[in-house]
Amino acid sequence: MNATVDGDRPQAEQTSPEQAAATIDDFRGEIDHLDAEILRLIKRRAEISRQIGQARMAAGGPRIVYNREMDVLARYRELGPEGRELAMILLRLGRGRLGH
Ligand SMILES: O=C(O)C(=O)C[C@]1(C(=O)O)C=C[C@@H](O)C=C1
Repeated sequence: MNATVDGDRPQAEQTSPEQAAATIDDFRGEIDHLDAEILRLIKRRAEISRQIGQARMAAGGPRIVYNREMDVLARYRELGPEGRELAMILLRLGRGRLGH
């Protein structure tokens, strides 16, 4: 049972190329769905962020609210350094520097 040629590593479950291809196809379908959803949410976030900015500036307020931005950065901290980059990009998208 689980014997290997060199005897010190358990053998991985054998999967046929067809089974592997089907599994990968399923996962890719889920990734495609998730990417579409993430894109939709990112666009919606940017739109809301722009609307807040416009409303605030129309009332004579600042374009940037640093404590709110710190909250957003903190929210993504659980993803590590990339989380910070992601949060910064989301904030930039709301300012209209990226995208359209
Ligand atoms: O929460 C706000 O007041 C916003 O304007 C939104 C938002 C954001 O995209 O999260 C954008 C700009 C501000 O500097 C802070 C946060």
